[in-house]
Amino acid sequence: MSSQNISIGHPLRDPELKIMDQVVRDAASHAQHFVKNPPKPLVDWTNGESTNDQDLDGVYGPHLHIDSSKEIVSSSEVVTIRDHEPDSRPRLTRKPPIWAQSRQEVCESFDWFRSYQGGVYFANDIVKGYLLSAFASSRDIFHHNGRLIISHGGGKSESLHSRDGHMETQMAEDQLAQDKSVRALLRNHMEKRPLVLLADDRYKLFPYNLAASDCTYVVLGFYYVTHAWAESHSAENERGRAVRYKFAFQWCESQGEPWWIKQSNMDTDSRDDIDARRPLQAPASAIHGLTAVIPQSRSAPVKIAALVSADQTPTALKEIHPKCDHCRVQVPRVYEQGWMCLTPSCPAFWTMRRGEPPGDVLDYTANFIKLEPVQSSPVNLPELFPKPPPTEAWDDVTTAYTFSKGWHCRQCGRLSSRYKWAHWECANCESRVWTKGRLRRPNEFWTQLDQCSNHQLGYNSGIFPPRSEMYDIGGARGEYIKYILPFKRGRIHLIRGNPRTNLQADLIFQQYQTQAASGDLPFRRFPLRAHKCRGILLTNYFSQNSGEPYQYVGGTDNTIPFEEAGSAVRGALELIQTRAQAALNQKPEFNEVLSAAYMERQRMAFHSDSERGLGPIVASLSLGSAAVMHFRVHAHERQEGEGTGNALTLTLRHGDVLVMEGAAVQKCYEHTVIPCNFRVAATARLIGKP
Ligand SMILES: O=C(O)CCC(=O)C(=O)O
Repeated sequence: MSSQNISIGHPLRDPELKIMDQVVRDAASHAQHFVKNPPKPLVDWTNGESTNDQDLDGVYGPHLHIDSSKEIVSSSEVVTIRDHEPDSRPRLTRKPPIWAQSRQEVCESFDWFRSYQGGVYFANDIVKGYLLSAFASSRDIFHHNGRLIISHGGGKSESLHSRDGHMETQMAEDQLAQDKSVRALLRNHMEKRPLVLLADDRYKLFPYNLAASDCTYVVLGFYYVTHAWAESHSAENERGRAVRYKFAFQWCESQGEPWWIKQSNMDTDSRDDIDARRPLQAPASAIHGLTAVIPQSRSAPVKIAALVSADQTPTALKEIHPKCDHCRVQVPRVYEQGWMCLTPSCPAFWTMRRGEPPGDVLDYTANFIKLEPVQSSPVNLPELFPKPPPTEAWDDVTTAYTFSKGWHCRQCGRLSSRYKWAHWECANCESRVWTKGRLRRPNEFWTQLDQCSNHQLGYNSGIFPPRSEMYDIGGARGEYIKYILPFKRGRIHLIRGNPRTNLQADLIFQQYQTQAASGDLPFRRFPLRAHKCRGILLTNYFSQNSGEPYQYVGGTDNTIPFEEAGSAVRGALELIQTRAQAALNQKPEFNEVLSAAYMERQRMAFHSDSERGLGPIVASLSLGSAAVMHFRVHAHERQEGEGTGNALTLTLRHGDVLVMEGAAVQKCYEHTVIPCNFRVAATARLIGKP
């Protein structure tokens, strides 16, 4: 297509002068236009569609995945104190039934634990999973070969944080029975609900060296909370003490023998190597969700002032346990050194009968750490093992949320994220599961168009309300909107597609789907450079880079030349170039295309395209589902009086081309894209050759 038959708005003679002219001249008509056509509210479709992944936003966070020219350190990255002593524990000789190398793999594949940062995963006030990790306190135990585990949980411990480049200690605070995770653990205890214990390689009480076995996380199995009580611990805070809750977890016997005990029985086997292909067999009950038997508490649940009244303590137990003279609450004797009141609100808390505090060295009574006898009537134990991933869907749509989740490899026990578009693949043994879906047509997403307007300008954004003009490309007419950013920060152009101009976009959308499904276009999720999560954290979308290497997605290793990229990428580049030329009135040069594919609920977090050597024009084509794109000013670029929220929110629809013009757009703003559903985007840039 030649440049003669392209025109958008008025050609610019001197771009900067022209902008100012136009702003003044058109102010009145802009205002009139918006009074007549008030924008409909923009909908962020992902609102209320929580993935139920606890604290995921904090993990991806802002500023975390762009600008490879600088070393990025999150301002609030939590750094865990590491124990550097040599680890003499043996390696595992078999892989555990369920294990992973990153927190993301666990959270995306194992429904019993989806907390990216905390150690307790709960939903509706019930704990589903509990992670045993570093900071074991002196009285935490792994007893009876791990059939009884005592751990202090629920957060608020002392921790080291990196803030603005400096390490600082966050003081330990008192835990309260009402704290969310403590409250949920207490509820599991009182309702006798099983939960799943996991351990990571920092949990020093586990008998095997997990790090040396390449397992960062292992799933132990189902446990009941058989005791819960509060203690006073010495702590690095002003009082020198903090209230901490402790929980005793007992193995659910119907799961059979714990896998690490089986492992130790096999340790006579002198093989040195870990057999990656043969995980230990999980007990049948754990796999099939058969029946379990609940341990009967010989000891009464400790009264937690706000949650349990003394009257709830079974009568038989009142005789067994002593009562506190002050609060009249019955509690078992936990430590050999003497009976203590364990009610934090009582003046006698953590004192012995004569009112004296116990020392720091305490030993559990043999009676307290005996395994509880199990109840005779069995109850159903839920399914522990993740279901195999779905290979088909009733509507043949294989980009729904469930297809983006991770999976559990039955061959080697590894949990893996879905990191390849074309299929699930085990990150350890490379086993694969294929899925077959149908191509999606652009008109399936048309109904989304009613939900939103073109744009929304943020409070005090300084962006002047734009005027919508018509473009004419090769006889096809469409709408074109130009946003002039304040303080000479550049311009953003939205060139809207429509059914009359979208034939090429429709074809490219189809080609992308075919080539991604066959693996010809190797879409995958790449590791982020900086984040707050243990292990690798993959992007929350799939991508593929063509042309020049783009460091942001792995550089040379993950880039294919345009000649090998296939018709979808080349077609997208051509369409972007034609439309962008119409907007800019000059032919932009591009030598790189990053194609991004989003399954349902995936998104691209806030970032700027500010990699070193990047040209000033970045342009993208949207295909498939609509998406919301937010721009906000970098905090360090914010001018006095300028708003702190989103400065500009756009709706990107199928066939739209968005052009960001000027290096200052990237320097001063960051952007995020939140698709409503399955979507593909191709973003073209000019990358300077070193
Ligand atoms: O339109 C999209 O999906 C996101 C494009 C983008 O922000 C990028 O590639 O940097």
